[in-house]
Amino acid sequence: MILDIDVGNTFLKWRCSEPGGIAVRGRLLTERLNDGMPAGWPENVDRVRVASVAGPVVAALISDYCRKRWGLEPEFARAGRQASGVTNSYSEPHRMGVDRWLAMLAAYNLGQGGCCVVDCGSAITIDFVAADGHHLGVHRAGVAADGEKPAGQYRRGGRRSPAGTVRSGARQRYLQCGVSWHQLRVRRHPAATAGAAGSRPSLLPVADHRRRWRAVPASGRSR
Ligand SMILES: Nc1ncnc2c1ncn2[C@@H]1O[C@H](COP(=O)(O)OP(=O)(O)OP(=O)(O)O)[C@@H](O)[C@H]1O
Ligand SMILES: CC(C)(CO)[C@@H](O)C(=O)NCCC(=O)O
Repeated sequence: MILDIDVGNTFLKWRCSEPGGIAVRGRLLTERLNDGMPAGWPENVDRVRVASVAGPVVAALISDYCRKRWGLEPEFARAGRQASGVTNSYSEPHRMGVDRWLAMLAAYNLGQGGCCVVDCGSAITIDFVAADGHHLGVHRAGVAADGEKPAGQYRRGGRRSPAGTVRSGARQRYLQCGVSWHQLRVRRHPAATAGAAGSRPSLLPVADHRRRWRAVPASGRSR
């Protein structure tokens, strides 16, 4: 049985899969990890794979638990310079949230080409990957987490984290509201600035592009 864990800023999501498919799944608030790991994790786990943006304290909690309960080391995914056809645009690739990175790898390969990954969690991020696999940039929209703050206002700090976790400056910036489509930051790739001088990058979501886009939901079914 493989246990997959996705630790976000708000929720930890998990699933256990075996050759026949997903056997069991669940989620709990990340801040509740201080009280213990999810009750539903089974005995017969052979492998644990983790994608976490929750920082080193949460990583240590998960590692300790896996060693004690199953005598195994969990495998933590990391963002890299290049994988599965996608090239990271960050000069320090490991600084990209691994949730964004894995979502881009999945979307690029599921959609077989250029894609735009919209992730609406605690933060809202929209990543663009060109047809040749280069990550072109991210649109960072803010949080309307729990409906507390309308878009356009700033949210600084506020959300509780498991004791001792450190929120990176980058994540704090994501957790601020007020970025519009026209502030899309397209990074470091010639394709992003191609076109007539002064014109907007060709990936901006103008109507022409919208008509050609196809949605590939996170469940993997395309429509
Ligand atoms: N179906 C839904 N409809 C509306 N809001 C939702 C829904 N599901 C989750 N949310 C909200 O999204 C946020 C958390 O979602 P999610 O678990 O995807 O984020 P996360 O992975 O913890 O965060 P991040 O990936 O940004 O670190 C919470 O504010 C929650 O209230
Ligand atoms: C942007 C979030 C919070 C989205 O979950 C996460 O991917 C994260 O903490 N990223 C680190 C900073 C970055 O991706 O640039």
